[in-house]
Amino acid sequence: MLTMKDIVREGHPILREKAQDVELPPQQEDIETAKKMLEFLKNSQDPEIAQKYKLRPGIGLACPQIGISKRIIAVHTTDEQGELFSYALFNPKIVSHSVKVTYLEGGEGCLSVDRDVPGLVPRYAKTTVKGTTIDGEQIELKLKGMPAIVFQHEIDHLDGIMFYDRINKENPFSPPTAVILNR
Ligand SMILES: Cc1nc(NNC(=O)[C@H](CC2CCCC2)CN(O)CO)c(F)c(N2CCN3CCOC[C@@H]3C2)n1
Ligand code: NI
Repeated sequence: MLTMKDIVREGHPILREKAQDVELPPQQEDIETAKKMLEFLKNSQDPEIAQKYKLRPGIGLACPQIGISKRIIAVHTTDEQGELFSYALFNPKIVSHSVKVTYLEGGEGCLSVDRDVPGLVPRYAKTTVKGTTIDGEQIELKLKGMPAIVFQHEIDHLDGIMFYDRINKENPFSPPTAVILNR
């Protein structure tokens, strides 16, 4: 099982690399990796297991964070309606998104960042994500709320982007609004 010792911390160059697409249909090795990532998230949300193995709680994980530069993410979270979103996706891609932006009021954190970085992280309020599941099936997810935010945080990791790259440097707490570009 994955534990915190497997999580790469900021400063490691892999977190700033653009991860490689996974060959489809997914090979056994990549399927195993995806399953272990999802298992880590579930374990990290189980009070006993998290305490026993000193796991920081997580609702998302990106493959570069375990030292493998491949386009694999895992998400295990619930949305405002309490609906469970539990996915491991290969080659996830945001294919469309709202103009409207949103953000977590408490800002964001990262399992690869052992410090608090205050500030609001702008995220699209709604996104459509395409990807391939462990079963090799291409799916399209229409996301909003927390699931939309988590998928954006994870897909950023695949492109070497950390959450704090998106915080307004001048005023970290100015509520992000969509900039409507002038014609
Ligand atoms: C918001 C939150 N972030 C947690 N951690 N950070 C992460 O997941 C990082 C990814 C998230 C940071 C902001 C958006 C994505 C990991 N990232 O670095 C991967 O790239 C949580 F753990 C958490 N929850 C709420 C739900 N709770 C259910 C019961 O179990 C505990 C769990 C705690 N909410
Ligand atoms: Ni992260």
